[in-house]
Amino acid sequence: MERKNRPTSIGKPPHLPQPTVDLSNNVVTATLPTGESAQVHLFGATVTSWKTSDGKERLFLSTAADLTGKKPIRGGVPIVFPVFGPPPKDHETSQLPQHGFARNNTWEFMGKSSSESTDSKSDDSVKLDFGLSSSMLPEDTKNKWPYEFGLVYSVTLSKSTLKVQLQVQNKGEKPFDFQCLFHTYFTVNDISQTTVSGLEGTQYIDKVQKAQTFTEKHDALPIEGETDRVYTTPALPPIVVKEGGKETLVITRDSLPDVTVWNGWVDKIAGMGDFEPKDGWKRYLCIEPGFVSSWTKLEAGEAWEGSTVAEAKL
Ligand SMILES: O=P(O)(O)OC[C@H]1O[C@H](O)[C@H](O)[C@@H](O)[C@@H]1O
Repeated sequence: MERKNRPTSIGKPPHLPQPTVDLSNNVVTATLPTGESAQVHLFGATVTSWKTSDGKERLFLSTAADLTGKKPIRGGVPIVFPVFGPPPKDHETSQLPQHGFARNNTWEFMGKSSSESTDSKSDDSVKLDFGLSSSMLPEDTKNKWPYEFGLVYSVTLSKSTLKVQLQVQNKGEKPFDFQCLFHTYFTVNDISQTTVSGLEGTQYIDKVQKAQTFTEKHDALPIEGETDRVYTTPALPPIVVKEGGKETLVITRDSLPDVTVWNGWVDKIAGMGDFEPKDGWKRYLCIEPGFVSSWTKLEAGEAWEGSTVAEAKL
């Protein structure tokens, strides 16, 4: 895959504070001069930490998450590709594991770039690029999904926002179908005080209720039990998370019409070996922008791009 190592400070006076980016032990850590930081494990290109300038951790990471590369990381932002959930039986992805292979293979770090706003005295964002292509997969996985692809995943840390973007390239000679999703675990202080707005009037499949389809009636949806819903929102409304009625997060999207809202609640989390602490269900909510309600077909040589931005309200 083509490398994109770009210089970070062309034409800038050397005294301006710069973002720092460090790669050690297969983890990339980026820190802005204003204190925001993000961490990305090369395994799965999983963002495992996003801290705002107030020091607050915005992503939930299980304390029992396996960080050794043996299984997908429980928490942060695992990437779902090329299939969401258990693969359908009669589909080209049927031999793949749940949520595909992007979250359980090691990506390469392709480099960083940064940008400065016109009135800023420092670089105020940094973009990290990661790549995964068919040639980097184990033979076994290649055989299960024999397509030539390239993924470029960009994580941009700015003041109060984290943007993630996935570009999918078909590098082969035959078309393929894919689904993708950013399986984002956000931290909340108290799930019983948390609501999700922006979904009113949209249709969802409720996986807790035998995959029946409903229309969302809540202006502000409370999370009051096991919740596992895939909303389809072609108009891409912003999704707003509130705690105690106060906005804490605003999530916007580009080319990602679906949003999964997931909290496993007491019993489901009790049964997950890599989810700790066991009362952690009170302090996380997955809001997962993606394109999973249908398949996206990529012809040979074509590329597709989707992104989402989470803005933390300080
Ligand atoms: O345990 P995992 O494979 O990471 O999946 C965790 C969860 O992911 C999504 O949110 C699905 O909608 C859920 O049904 C699933 O339980």
